[in-house]
Amino acid sequence: MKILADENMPYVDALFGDLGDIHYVNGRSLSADEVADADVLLVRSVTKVNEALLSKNQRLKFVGSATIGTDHVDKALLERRGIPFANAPGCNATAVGEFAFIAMLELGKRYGETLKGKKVAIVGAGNTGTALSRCLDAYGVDYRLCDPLLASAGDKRRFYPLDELIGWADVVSLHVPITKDGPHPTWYLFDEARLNALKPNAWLLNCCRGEVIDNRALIKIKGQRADVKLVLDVWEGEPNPMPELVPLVDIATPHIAGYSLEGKARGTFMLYQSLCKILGISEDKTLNTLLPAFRFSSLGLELGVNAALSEPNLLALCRTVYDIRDDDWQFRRDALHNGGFDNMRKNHKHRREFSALKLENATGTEVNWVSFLGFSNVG
Ligand SMILES: NC(=O)C1=CN([C@@H]2O[C@H](COP(=O)(O)OP(=O)(O)OC[C@H]3O[C@@H](n4cnc5c(N)ncnc54)[C@H](O)[C@@H]3O)[C@@H](O)[C@H]2O)C=CC1
Ligand SMILES: O=C(O)C(=O)[C@H](O)COP(=O)(O)O
Repeated sequence: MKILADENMPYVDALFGDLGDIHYVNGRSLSADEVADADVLLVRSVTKVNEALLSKNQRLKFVGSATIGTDHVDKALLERRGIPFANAPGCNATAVGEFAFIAMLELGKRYGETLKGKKVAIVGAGNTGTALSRCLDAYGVDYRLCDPLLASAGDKRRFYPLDELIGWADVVSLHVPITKDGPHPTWYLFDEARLNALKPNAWLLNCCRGEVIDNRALIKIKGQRADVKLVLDVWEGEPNPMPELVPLVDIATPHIAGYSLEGKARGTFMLYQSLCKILGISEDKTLNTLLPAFRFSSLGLELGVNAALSEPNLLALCRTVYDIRDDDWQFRRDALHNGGFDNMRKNHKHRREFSALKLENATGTEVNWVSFLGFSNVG
């Protein structure tokens, strides 16, 4: 069995090595000729799985995308051709939630403010939006959710209309799929009018898809409103963000909000599980054995159970797991030249999730909010 896998997908050898011959490919430039004799195709978000890509293949048994988003896959085509498809919903949700939370702490530090006390709007309350809400709950930050689709599907949480939230929130964080159809399309959801309606000094974060914000309108608005602060992990026209936008952004990263080692491993593992099911074989691998130890075995907190951690100290703690400033700095240096955006993604040194760091002195009979954030306790 010939398995084609994106070269940026970790743990493919470990999980799929017994199932066939693995060939690694560049996902962005993958051609119909390369795919022609593949039995299994494992992609990431940069590969457009469409009529053209599959035109020379008559033997595909499975297409898997180790991603949450599926906007790059023509699922109707796969269904018509009877090719099973799976993605990896939720695989990197924790990574995205922690990314947005850390970015908010960084903005607070940079502008001499605190996240604590701000009102946060989460637009899209699925896996990544909910992961962010867990961090905000743990730290005691007020937030409101907007998700008309979940609201009408009977989700019991309380939801608010988008335009009401824009007028309420100090911070707006975007967590929707990119859609052009349906009752609540998200393409340019943040157009010039909505960008203009942001409160004075608002923070706007986009960790979902670039085109959820009209990037030209954003450039225009930033020209008039220096008060608005931006965190962009995703960009209209990736891998070529508009160069004039980059200097207007406070934290700029190349679509790596979901790039924790845990998230990537989960994504590949979920595809392994799906393929086993399709082939009718039982799984003989586990996720836990894939992940290496974290660079610190544990960290001692000079705090009692439930003691408050100051926001600067919380940020320092988060930075031991992931220092977002490194990616921002490298993005400004490299991302706009010679394939720099994709190179950064390809060579991204895998960050870890909060759970990788064990904290001492965070245990006890009482609940400690730091462990609610996801950090592990030394037992
Ligand atoms: N930057 C990155 O590295 C990553 C980006 N993503 C992107 O983030 C998106 C969201 O991921 P998840 O939260 O896991 O997906 P999800 O499917 O679990 O949740 C998305 C939520 O958005 C809601 N939604 C759809 N249209 C909406 C609208 N107009 N207004 C408000 N809510 C709306 C849906 O009802 C759903 O609950 C993905 O589709 C993907 O495009 C996902 C993972 C990593
Ligand atoms: O899961 C998604 O959806 C994403 O946006 C991915 O995290 C993006 O990563 P790649 O699949 O492009 O490596």
